[in-house]
Amino acid sequence: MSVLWDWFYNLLASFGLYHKNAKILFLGLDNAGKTTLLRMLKDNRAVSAEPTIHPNTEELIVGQLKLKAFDLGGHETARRLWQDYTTTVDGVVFLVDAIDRQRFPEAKRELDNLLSSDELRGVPFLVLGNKIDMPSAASEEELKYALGLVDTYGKDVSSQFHENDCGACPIEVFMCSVVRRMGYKDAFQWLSNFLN
Ligand SMILES: Nc1nc2c(ncn2[C@@H]2O[C@H](COP(=O)(O)OP(=O)(O)OP(=O)(O)O)[C@@H](O)[C@H]2O)c(=O)[nH]1
Ligand SMILES: [Mg+2]
Repeated sequence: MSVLWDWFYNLLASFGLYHKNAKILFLGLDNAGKTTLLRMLKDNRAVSAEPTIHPNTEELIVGQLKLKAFDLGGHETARRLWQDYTTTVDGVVFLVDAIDRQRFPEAKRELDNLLSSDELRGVPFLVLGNKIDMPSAASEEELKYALGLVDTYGKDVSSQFHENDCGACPIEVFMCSVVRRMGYKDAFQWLSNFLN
């Protein structure tokens, strides 16, 4: 039965007739580009955003995903709110400013906190290294290393061989430029494989 349902569901999805519903948190340090990404996904344009103080919630459609996206502020005081949103979350999009090398350790610390939280156990994490339009941006390899994410799930979800069989949470790093509309589509495609 479930095989038949999967087949039917994939068929509908392939025609864009079915959307997966998912509650997704947009997290990451301040200035990483979370609100810019949300606005881009929502209105397809880059608007300059003020630092987020109050959480924004938006309903978005990204490919086959219907997302309820929660964009939370990333500055230190706003981070205290993150834990109020982590229950019943289907996925986390964690943005990192790939130009700001000095803050990679801080980003790693926050990411590690999230990864070790009980509430987010098993939840897929999409890590986006943003701002690769800037020549000084870190490479994917450098960012993975700095974040301690050398063994990630693997981008090819259909592959039987995943670099990391952590079981607990699929996590992968994709590099992107929100303002240039580069990189994040494949990334959301990857994430959608882990959402029901
Ligand atoms: N070069 C470049 N700048 C970007 C990109 N995406 C966002 N920015 C800039 O990064 C700055 C911060 O973007 P926001 O979207 O406000 O960052 P945020 O993560 O929402 O920050 P908080 O709300 O403070 O947590 C803004 O000046 C954006 O224009 C990108 O792809 N490339
Ligand atoms: Mg913001």
